[in-house]
Amino acid sequence: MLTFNKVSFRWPKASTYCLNNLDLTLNQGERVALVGDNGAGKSTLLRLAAGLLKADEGQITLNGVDLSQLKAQQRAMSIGILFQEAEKQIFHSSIKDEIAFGLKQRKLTREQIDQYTEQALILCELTELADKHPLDLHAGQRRMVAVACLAALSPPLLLLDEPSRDFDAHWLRIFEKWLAHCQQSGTTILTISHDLDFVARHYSRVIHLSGGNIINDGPPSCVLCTEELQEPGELPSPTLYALNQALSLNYPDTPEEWSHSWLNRMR
Ligand SMILES: Nc1ncnc2c1ncn2[C@@H]1O[C@H](COP(=O)(O)OP(=O)(O)OP(=O)(O)O)[C@@H](O)[C@H]1O
Repeated sequence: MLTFNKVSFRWPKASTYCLNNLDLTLNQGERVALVGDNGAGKSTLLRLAAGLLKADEGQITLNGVDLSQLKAQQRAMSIGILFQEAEKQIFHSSIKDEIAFGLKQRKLTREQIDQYTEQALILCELTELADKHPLDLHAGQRRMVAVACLAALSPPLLLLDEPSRDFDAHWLRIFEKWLAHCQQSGTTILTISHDLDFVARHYSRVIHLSGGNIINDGPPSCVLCTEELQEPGELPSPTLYALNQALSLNYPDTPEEWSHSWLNRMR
């Protein structure tokens, strides 16, 4: 679905490339997490994938079409983005209007706009807040408004930058419910995250970016407990894998597999 073919990118005035000759393919319906140290180039990669930046070298394609050839409106039909500072992508004075805005750009009927807005409000558990001004909400709720805008549009490709940031346990549960809904409907998801427990819970493939290069790409059980990610200053091991290491268990990916392994060992 999304392909980076030998992509390099250098920020203006920077002496070195931020991304180097990068090859990457995301297949339809894949859930991919992008991890790595601060400054590794994750957000830059996401912006390139969104078509907000242009590669200096190489080519990025979306369903076989060169991304740079697509107009902004065509990209918006296919790609939904959640920025790290999601509140900066909110412009309207009520949550309802904010959600309806993207739908209006698609020239849907009034009934369709109302229907999809209501469905997104329900899915994101924002119905009671629908008439509130987004600035009257706390950070987690505001982030959920940005999520609801994506939920209403249901784009086939989601690019999420640190999505679990700002959520307390209540809103994280709602967000994860939406994410599971997207996974079930075959949405392709590329997510940047420093929260490795969140990554271990939801992603089937993890890419470790370091200094603008992919240094690891595979299932979470192979990538999340590598030495490179465990170096001081890097991201801490997710709880499940840390527990595996401490107890010398193999590396099951889910709590269910973990308890099965643990029970087997106790026998
Ligand atoms: N707008 C910009 N102008 C110039 N340089 C930038 C810009 N944005 C990022 N950079 C540089 O590009 C490099 C990669 O930054 P990027 O934000 O992509 O990393 P990241 O892996 O997303 O980091 P973080 O986890 O801290 O968000 C860094 O050296 C950063 O200073």
